Amino acid sequence: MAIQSVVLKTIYVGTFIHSVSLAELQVLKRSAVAVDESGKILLVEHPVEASMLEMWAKEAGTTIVEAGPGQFFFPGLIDTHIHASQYPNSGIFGKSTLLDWLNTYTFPLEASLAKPSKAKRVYSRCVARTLSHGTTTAAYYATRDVTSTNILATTCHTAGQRAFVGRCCMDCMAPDYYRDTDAATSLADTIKCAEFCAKLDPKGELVQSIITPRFAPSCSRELMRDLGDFMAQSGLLCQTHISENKGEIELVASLFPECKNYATVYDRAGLLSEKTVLAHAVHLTDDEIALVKMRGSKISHCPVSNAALTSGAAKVRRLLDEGIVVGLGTDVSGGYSPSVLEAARQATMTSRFVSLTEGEEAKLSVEEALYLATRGGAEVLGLQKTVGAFEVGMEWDALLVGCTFVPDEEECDEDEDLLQAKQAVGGGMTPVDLFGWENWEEMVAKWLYSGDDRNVLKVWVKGRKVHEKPA
Ligand SMILES: O=c1[nH]c(=O)c2nc[nH]c2[nH]1
Ligand SMILES: [Zn+2]
Repeated sequence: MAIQSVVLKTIYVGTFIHSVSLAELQVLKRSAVAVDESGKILLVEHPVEASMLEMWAKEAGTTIVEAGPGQFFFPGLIDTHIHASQYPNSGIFGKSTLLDWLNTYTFPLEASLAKPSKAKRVYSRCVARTLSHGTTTAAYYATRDVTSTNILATTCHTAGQRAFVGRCCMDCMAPDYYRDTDAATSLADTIKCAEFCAKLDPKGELVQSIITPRFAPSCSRELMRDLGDFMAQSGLLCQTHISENKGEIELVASLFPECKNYATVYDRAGLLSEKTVLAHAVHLTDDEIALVKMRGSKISHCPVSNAALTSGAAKVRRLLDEGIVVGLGTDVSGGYSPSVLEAARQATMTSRFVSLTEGEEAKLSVEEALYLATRGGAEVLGLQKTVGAFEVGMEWDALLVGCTFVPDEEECDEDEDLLQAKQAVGGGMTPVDLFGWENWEEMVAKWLYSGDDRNVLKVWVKGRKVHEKPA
């Protein structure tokens, strides 16, 4: 491509690390990624010549953003399952399990967000917090309230976060104070939210509506069928929960005796398709895995929540081996952390427990966990051509990650080096200490296992800077 003939807005220069396959991270050192006005990646130059950088630097209107020492660019993290409405309860779950947790902690908080001022306060904090952890795309559950759900959509749009925002449909088995009156009202309210998003972001470039039957126990057959029809007609994605907890599975069996398993309940309603995101999938049977695979539905693996609510350990390797697309979900506040990095870390830990019964191959590597956090999540949400890696034609959703350098006192001027290291990570200390002898693979592993938002120096979505770590 003749670089002079297109309008470059920003050239990012430094080391870029991204997944090229489930098992492989590619490290592009001394490289450049050129992004246009609309946030699209126009060029990936690897390695980049100094003369080319000099030429770009002279072009009017072009900004060069350089990664400093110990820093690298990484694709934005993708949270395929998070309840923004539960964000204030992060960490508050005691020893509860799913069904008592819903009644004790979750429904009262969600219901209280019908007050718009409270919804604004909670959602703006949740979106700011997830951005600060590097979540560039999130599939959100809001509440069953229309106004409050629309506040979440507006909050994401204003903050510049890529988001799918769903109104929680629930016309059954929920407390009187927090239940849709009937299936028709639930569908009508869902359509209102979809219309709101379509007005807010007509091309769905950043924020889209997502159809959200909460889970089978809280939806009537009629409601699920209506939502299945709406899904087919609107082309919107759908998200729900499946097979998270043994008690829940027994409840579903008793509520839907005509269905041979949980997945069939959704399938009969037309809710299982390649546009469906199923959270948890901890206890799927072989028949259900085969059905999910046949329908092309995707799975959001939520390891932090599965451990916190004692739900179990999903067998991710099995799902991947079947060719099912898997991404990661924080599942706040079943999950206590809004960080996708934490979900990736815990995915590797869970896989080690799974390996005790399923064999060594069950273990997920650093590369695989980070793939699930980026490309896997993108595919779960149908965005695999748009985000998840640094490729020409994709959009610039990215993080600048920085770690702390520990200077060698004998070799250098400590004050000078410390100053440089502090400047490099914007605000000094991070939880990842680098001694200078680590290779890139080791550095990424240290980031995965010890990193947090202090390592996230800058965040961009669609070319727009949406977060910068305070100095
Ligand atoms: O982890 C979960 N969080 C929820 O809010 C929920 N609702 C139904 N099933 C659920 N699982
Ligand atoms: Zn959930």
